[in-house]
Amino acid sequence: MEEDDDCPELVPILDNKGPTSKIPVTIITGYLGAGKTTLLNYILTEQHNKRIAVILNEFGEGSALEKSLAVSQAGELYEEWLELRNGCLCCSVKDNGLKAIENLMEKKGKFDYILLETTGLADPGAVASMFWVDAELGSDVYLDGVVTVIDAKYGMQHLTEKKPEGLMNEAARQIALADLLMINKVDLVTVEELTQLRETVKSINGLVRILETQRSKVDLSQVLDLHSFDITDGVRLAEKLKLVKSTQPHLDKSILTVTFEVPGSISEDRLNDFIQNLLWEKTFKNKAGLAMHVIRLKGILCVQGKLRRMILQGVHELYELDETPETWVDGEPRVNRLVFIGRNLDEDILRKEFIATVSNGEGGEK
Ligand SMILES: Nc1nc2c(ncn2[C@@H]2O[C@H](COP(=O)(O)OP(=O)(O)OP(=O)(O)O)[C@@H](O)[C@H]2O)c(=O)[nH]1
Ligand SMILES: [Zn+2]
Repeated sequence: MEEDDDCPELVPILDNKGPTSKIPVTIITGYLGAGKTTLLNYILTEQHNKRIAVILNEFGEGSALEKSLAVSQAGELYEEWLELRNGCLCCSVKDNGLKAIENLMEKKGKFDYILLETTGLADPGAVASMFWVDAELGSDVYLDGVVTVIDAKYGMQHLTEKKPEGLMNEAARQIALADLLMINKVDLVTVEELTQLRETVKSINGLVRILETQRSKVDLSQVLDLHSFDITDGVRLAEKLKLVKSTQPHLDKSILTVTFEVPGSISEDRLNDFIQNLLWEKTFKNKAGLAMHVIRLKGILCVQGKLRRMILQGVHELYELDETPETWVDGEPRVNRLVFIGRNLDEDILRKEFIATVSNGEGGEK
């Protein structure tokens, strides 16, 4: 530095706040009757500092194609009707939902937060992907996190429901995608039942934070502003990923979590090859010969030629690889840590495939 005075060093603010900042969207999902609407109502009545818009995707079969968009501010509710052409949120919210949000913002001023409740049978991954892509395209909103509400009493039953060959259990998929999981209606179960459900849920998603609730009552700071898809906070994610362990299946053909750490720095091109083979081509198979299917993916990586840690985020077939603000410190061991949640995953095979792909050619294993 040339100047040597008392001026404090300027630190760039990556998470820009202020009037132009983007609005977080939290997706609230969970099986039929788990307590999603109860959670929304709780948030709307408890939260008085934020202007919250709520999008509901509840509809009776083949009935109303109009959805209400409710906005609360200090207990006051405003409503706007959304016209959903085919009742399918992921196909129509893009044109209509975001449009309605914009219309409402024009009329009522900006919101601070958007909550979106999906139907009990929806794949939150499709909705999450949409908001994630949209943020990339310069939309006013960004995806903050997926909150899954699970029924303490019937959750286990939903998880063990047999699905026709090839179809994924929706309840399990909703858990796999969750950044925060609320086991609700704890008043209806015994301690043993609760423990069993908690263990099953953890066996699916080894990354998720679990809260136990009654009437969806929860400390809002634990639900909102999770920043689960942000690419800036590498330190927090690295610490979190270190604590994750691979899980064992509890249920037949279940979704589970696999994690591993591989030392060394890797080539970015080969890393992309690995991710694309896994997410797009689905070339990796487990011992039974079934293709691995990843639902959620996170990683902190050491990439050749990059001074900073790289962060990897993925949902279904979408992924994003980006630099964090944190540089690798001298003498610190260079490691790549990855966490995968999905179906037919095998830790040994996936690790071997990773090493084989990223170290194929020069460099690589020590
Ligand atoms: N006993 C008990 N009942 C609850 C609890 N939380 C919610 N309920 C009830 O469970 C029912 C379903 O709750 P909702 O909030 O409508 O569930 P939902 O997930 O929005 O349901 P769908 O939108 O139909 O999928 C309601 O009758 C709630 O009053 C709880 O903690 N304990
Ligand atoms: Zn759709």
